[in-house]
Amino acid sequence: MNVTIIGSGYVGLVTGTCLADLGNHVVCLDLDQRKIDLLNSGGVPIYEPGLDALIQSNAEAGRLSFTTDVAAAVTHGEILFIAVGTPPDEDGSADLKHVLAAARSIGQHLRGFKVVVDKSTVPVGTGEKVAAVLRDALAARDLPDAGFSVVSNPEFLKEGAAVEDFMRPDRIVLGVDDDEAGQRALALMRRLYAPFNRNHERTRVMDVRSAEFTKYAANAMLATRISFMNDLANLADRVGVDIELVRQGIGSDPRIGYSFLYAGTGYGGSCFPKDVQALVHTAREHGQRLRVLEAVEAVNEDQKQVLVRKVFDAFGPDLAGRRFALWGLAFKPNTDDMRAAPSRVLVAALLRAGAEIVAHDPVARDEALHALRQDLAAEPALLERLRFADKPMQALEGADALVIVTEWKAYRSPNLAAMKALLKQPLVVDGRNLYEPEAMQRAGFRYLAVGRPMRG
Ligand SMILES: NC(=O)c1ccc[n+]([C@@H]2O[C@H](COP(=O)([O-])OP(=O)(O)OC[C@H]3O[C@@H](n4cnc5c(N)ncnc54)[C@H](O)[C@@H]3O)[C@@H](O)[C@H]2O)c1
Ligand SMILES: O=c1ccn([C@@H]2O[C@H](COP(=O)(O)OP(=O)(O)O[C@H]3O[C@H](CO)[C@@H](O)[C@H](O)[C@H]3O)[C@@H](O)[C@H]2O)c(=O)[nH]1
Repeated sequence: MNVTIIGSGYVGLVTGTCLADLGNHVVCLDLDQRKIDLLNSGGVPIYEPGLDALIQSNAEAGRLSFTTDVAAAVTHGEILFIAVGTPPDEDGSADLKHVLAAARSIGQHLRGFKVVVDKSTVPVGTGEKVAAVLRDALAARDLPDAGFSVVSNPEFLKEGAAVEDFMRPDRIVLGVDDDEAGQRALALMRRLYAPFNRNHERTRVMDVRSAEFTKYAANAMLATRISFMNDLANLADRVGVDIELVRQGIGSDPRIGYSFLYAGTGYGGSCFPKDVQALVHTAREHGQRLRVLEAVEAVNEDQKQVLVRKVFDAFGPDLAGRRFALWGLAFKPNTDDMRAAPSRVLVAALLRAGAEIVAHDPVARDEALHALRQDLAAEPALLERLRFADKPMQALEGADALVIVTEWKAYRSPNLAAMKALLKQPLVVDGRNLYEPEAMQRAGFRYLAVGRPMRG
């Protein structure tokens, strides 16, 4: 099938590339000329495992191309995916300006029947707004009868495992209108997704509004699990309980399950924080409060300070003359994404308290510097006390403590003796609970994890 992707970021690029790999002819459109030039010259603008090779092979096979030419892109696809960003507005609501601009672009060039798919995460009612924009644009071109149907097909991929998630979806949610155009769109979407899903066993067909809501409900549920565990972990620290044993203890109940119950430095990334806020905002717009989710968000904001608190407990609030090694900057492993990364909060707090930082991240260094320059735009001199190490162990040399923010695999089995020799004092503040407290104690470390107090 001919498919067009509007917006070639994390979701658009992965969606387009995977659909091309299944034999479709895919054109990826973006407004960002530099991004498209990079893609056309064989580069990949994001770090996502497995994506480079898949882009290269599909581009070489002639099934995947990149353009800034809106007219050509809209003409190409029988299915047009809108996969542009929906960042939070100042009041927490999802800003739909990119989605509606994409809809206008489609409306300016649309001919014949097209399926317009909202792949972006968008609040309830957006499908109707997109349809209205399309109708207006077509009326302005004197083509009021040109056909289209707007489908909601939210994306559930996780960064760092995006290709795998897209290729093996737990479910494919299709929100369609209950009219002839909607049913025609559904048939095309089913054909597109048939390779994942021969008997439609993974497809959940529903109305557009319910599909839009399902995406927020999924992220809200996962964020709730994380805040719940972070809250308990902080109590576990006080009452001498190991939250990891508790996680295993409760996870064995299939009604609870093991995943997304890891305590840490709070959830970050481009989705959970903004999607929880957006759902809370939707509720307020409708005269309701989502009190559980408001608490989820408040707990998360607080949890981003957990490492700062532990460092201050150990050294006091004046960190002048102290140096900290920091492992991991990206909001999670296997990505270079720094959006809402908890490391941003920690770095700013430590620098403001006078500390020096030597940071390591396998891939996010440039993105991190870019994000921190934005965060600290009013106090740029602070960044003079931030350096980067090429290797994790290099960061430790002469540091007063190691602080771990992101659980990259490379940090999981360090040489503890070498670590101890490099650090000025054997203190590890671990925001990801990577090590066994007893093993760290035996190796002579003071180990401050999240909800895993040292005994004795
Ligand atoms: N990142 C994720 O893991 C993830 C997963 C599921 C859903 N989502 C949702 O998918 C959407 C996209 O997220 P993302 O992380 O891929 O965003 P992103 O910022 O990485 O990419 C968006 C791209 O759209 C382009 N763009 C903006 N306006 C455009 C227009 N009018 N025409 C063409 N291109 C345009 C931008 O230049 C950018 O390259 C969001 O709604 C997000 O909530 C993201
Ligand atoms: O037990 C856990 C699991 C995750 N996290 C944190 O939660 C955040 C989000 O992690 P993850 O969900 O793995 O990454 P995302 O790429 O943000 O993916 C989420 O957001 C996407 C965008 O909507 C959805 O498509 C995915 O299904 C959803 O998992 C990260 O900061 C993680 O460190 C924890 O603290 N504890």
